[in-house]
Amino acid sequence: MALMTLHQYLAREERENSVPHELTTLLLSVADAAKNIRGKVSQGALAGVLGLAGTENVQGEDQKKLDVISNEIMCTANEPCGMLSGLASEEMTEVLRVSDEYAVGPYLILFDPLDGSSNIDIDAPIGTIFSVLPCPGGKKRDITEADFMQPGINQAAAGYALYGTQTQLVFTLGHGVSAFTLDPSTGVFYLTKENIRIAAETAEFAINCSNQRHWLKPVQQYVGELLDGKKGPRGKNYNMRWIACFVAEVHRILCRGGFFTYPKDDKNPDRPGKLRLMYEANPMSFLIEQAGGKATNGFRRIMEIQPEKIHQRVAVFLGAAEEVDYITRLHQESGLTE
Ligand SMILES: O=P(O)(O)OC[C@H]1O[C@](O)(COP(=O)(O)O)[C@@H](O)[C@@H]1O
Ligand SMILES: [Mg+2]
Ligand SMILES: [Mg+2]
Repeated sequence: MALMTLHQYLAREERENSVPHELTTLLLSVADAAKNIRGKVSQGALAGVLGLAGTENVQGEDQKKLDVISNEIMCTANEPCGMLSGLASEEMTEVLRVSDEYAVGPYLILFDPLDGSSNIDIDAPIGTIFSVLPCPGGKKRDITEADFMQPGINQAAAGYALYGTQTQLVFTLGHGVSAFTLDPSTGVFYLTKENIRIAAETAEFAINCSNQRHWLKPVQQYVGELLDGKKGPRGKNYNMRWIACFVAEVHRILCRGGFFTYPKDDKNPDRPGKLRLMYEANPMSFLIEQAGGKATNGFRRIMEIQPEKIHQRVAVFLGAAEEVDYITRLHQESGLTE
């Protein structure tokens, strides 16, 4: 049976789920950007894209050349598409208004152009994450950061591109999660999985254990219980994974279930977690919830958090519902507050 192309899938979404044409057009621009980034990633040293850029982003992190290049590609692919009024990125201090030379449209896009930066130079998985919000009041030229300050439940679409052994584009338009695989010989994305579901139970978790001494009490207790295995209170043996790329961790969970956390810790009290709410946690939470999983900050649903800053950080607990419920209960009963 012939596989459905991304174009055919989006046409079907317009017909059967009343997805606006503006949104499917934007998705095609994102897919083009992902293909372009994949091209650079595949060439690696041959294209001179490895190593540091010699600059810092707004979070004070060293930018890799590929962070900067991917950001450029995401902007140049999406800004002219006519479906946007503004763009925001991990790699841009301020939000970007669509230039006067291009038409404006009814959406705002936020992205982490290159996720898993520490994996770039070692040829391990990396990705691009995106979130699409409606532009308040419809399309406009004079957007500000305030227009982006919407909770994740407002997202019209969200997803990621994974540059791994295969290139996958995985997204939700609010009607379940679908995954597309790029045929590198033709540059066409084909639908390879639909209606992805995450089992409520799992025996696999992901956390960066090198931060253990900094974790708060509920996370210490939770991971301690998992490590106690069958003889502990959870009564089963758990396996652990850490890929150091949020996209790859979420992809694994969408493929075979599991639980992921990047918790808040006491290393830096000003930083409630490492991951960013608006272009990492919200889009991934939308995907996870659409697949039947859960996503909280330890106290409440991530997608209900009212953002205050474009680059704000958040603690993330996501994946199998049973694990997310358990760790969330440990937080809620701990006497700690957000
Ligand atoms: O350094 P650590 O603790 O392994 O961090 C890994 C985490 O940091 C990130 O790489 C942050 O993303 P960026 O590469 O976009 O900054 C996540 O993808 C990943 O979950
Ligand atoms: Mg990231
Ligand atoms: Mg990044």
